[in-house]
Amino acid sequence: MSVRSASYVPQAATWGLGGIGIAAAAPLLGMGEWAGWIGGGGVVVAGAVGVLGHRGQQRQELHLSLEEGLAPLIGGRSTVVTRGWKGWPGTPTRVIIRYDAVAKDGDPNWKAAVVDATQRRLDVSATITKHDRRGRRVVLTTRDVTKENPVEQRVSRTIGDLLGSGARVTSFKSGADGDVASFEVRHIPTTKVASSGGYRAKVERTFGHVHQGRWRCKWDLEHDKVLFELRPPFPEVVELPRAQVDTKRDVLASYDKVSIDFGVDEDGNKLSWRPAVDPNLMVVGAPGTGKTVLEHNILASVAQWGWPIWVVDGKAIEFLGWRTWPNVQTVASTVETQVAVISRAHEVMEHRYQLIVAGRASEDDFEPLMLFIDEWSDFRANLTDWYTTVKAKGMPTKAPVLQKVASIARKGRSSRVHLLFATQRPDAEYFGGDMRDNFRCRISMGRLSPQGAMMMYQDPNIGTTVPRGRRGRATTIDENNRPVETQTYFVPDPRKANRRGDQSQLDILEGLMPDEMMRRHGRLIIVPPSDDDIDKAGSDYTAWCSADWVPAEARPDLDPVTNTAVDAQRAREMASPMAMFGIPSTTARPASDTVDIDDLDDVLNTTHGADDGYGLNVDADPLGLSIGDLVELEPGYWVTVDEETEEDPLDPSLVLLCWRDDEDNTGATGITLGERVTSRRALIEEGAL
Ligand SMILES: Nc1ncnc2c1ncn2[C@@H]1O[C@H](COP(=O)(O)OP(=O)(O)OP(=O)(O)O)[C@@H](O)[C@H]1O
Repeated sequence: MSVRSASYVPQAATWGLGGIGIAAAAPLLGMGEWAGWIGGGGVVVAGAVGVLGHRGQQRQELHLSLEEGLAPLIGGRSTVVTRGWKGWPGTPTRVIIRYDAVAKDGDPNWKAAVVDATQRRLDVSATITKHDRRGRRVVLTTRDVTKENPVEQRVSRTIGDLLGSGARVTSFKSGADGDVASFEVRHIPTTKVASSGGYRAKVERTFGHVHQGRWRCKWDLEHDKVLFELRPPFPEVVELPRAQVDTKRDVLASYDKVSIDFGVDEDGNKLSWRPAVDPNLMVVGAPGTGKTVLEHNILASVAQWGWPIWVVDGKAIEFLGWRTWPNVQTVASTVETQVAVISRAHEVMEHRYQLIVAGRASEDDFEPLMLFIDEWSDFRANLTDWYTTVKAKGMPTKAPVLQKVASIARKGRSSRVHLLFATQRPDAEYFGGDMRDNFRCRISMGRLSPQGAMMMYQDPNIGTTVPRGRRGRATTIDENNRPVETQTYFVPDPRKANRRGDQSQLDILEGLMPDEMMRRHGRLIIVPPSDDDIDKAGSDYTAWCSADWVPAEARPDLDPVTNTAVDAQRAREMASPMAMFGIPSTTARPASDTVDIDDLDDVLNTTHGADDGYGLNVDADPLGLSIGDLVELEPGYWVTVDEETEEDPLDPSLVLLCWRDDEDNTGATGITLGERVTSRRALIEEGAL
């Protein structure tokens, strides 16, 4: 706009009065019939001149205000031109500035300040579209935000408060409900954002607090922008889908394609284990976090690919329901059979290795074998107890089968003997040396301790804030090597579903059965060695290692599956502590008072209070808190520290505490500097590095 003086009043008056005067004089000039038209025309023109003049004056004031606002930034010898005015009185759509040589246009904040001044003075959203430093010329394009819908205006205001008035909100997108679901913010204060993770978390959480919702930010610091989007809610339960098996292809032909989906991330993307790429899978999880369910879902998927499955059930009861599942050949629930299974798997591996070495076969000739070792620590403890009782003179101090597991983990890839290794806690024993590299695919169920996180992911923070109230929630490393939280798939346990007669769960299981043509491996029975065999072998241990395996049909007398019908009432009586002391139970409790034996696991697994892996309450300085510490935000309401605490970038009198609670709510709370909080720190675990 070129600046015009506000002379519209006399001009309008001249037109109006002139028109009326001429109209009055018209009859005298013999133009009486035109008097009305002349008078009316004069008034109309006067009105138009007045109204347009008034608008021009308002625009001029706005322009001058802009010049004033920009003056300290662009210097005295500068010009500001406003073009393309729209609206009433309107705003210019373009602002062209030729600035003085004294302007600090090299300062990284200069452009943001120019944008800021333009936005504030014109009440628009502005962005620099051209900047010619040599010609000292800046062109800004503006948008009238006062015409935007109220929600978008409110979003823009919050962003202004959080990221500075130079930040510009663009590209609003609505969700299915018509509400804002995402938007982009450009010209963010990158240096400030980059220097503080707490600041980033605070922006995300405060925005979520003000605008009600779980928002997440995708920062693009290279381009000074950030995308805000509504975080999709994590589903509480996701059923395991059927594996995408090409049943026309032979197991050997499909080997490279085998992909075992185990869960979804918050965007619903599947997370998978590819045995051909990462031969072994490590699962770590405290009781009740969903480790067993995850293993069941891996088992149900692997079975659909037609692979034979051998299970070492360290806890003896977790896989009982899968004994009759197609392709599950053996579920070993005693330490003797467990030793037999691991020894055989090791033998298969060694045999295949020898074939390769002798040039008689190659990796491509081997049918994959899936070995599950569940509850490693329980198995190892039972094994150690048993081994000391059966160890003969001259045998190694430690059961050699322990070494065999390490060897399978190391060499399984070429022999296609794949291992799923599950344990309650990461342990220095199998995370030391090269063992970690043998388990590149790792899943930690539930929350890890900082030491556990260090062992699993070489980072004390990854997986340490997983909400405790969400079962099946886990952390893993995705194919891009980034830590990602996942909700693992839910699979019912056939044993529990059968016992409860839960038809919907039985239907789910039915839907996961391998196709008829993929049911390729029958059940096997491990025949206990006779006294003779033991004598010949030199010890029980050695005899079990080389025990015979026969098809289940050959030895119905040894088949544990043939005699499993359980009378629920009888089972309850047998399980009562009184029965264990030999005292008959006299008082029958009403059924509603009783806890189903299978639910007992869940009850016992729910961790409460002091025995939950955290130390005692301590009075702490918020600045000394670490990620993963618990903090009592309100009496009885504990949250987990989710980012390093630091001075609040928006208010130096506060310490910024970003947190996550057990139900997966997140927030940011400012704690007055000097104030103390009640906190609990994760205990250091036995065996930690
Ligand atoms: N992916 C999941 N989705 C929904 N609920 C789950 C999921 N995984 C587990 N749960 C719930 O948590 C309970 C405990 O799971 P699970 O038995 O797998 O725990 P665990 O870690 O193996 O415990 P334990 O080591 O004592 O066996 C299940 O009975 C189920 O109710």
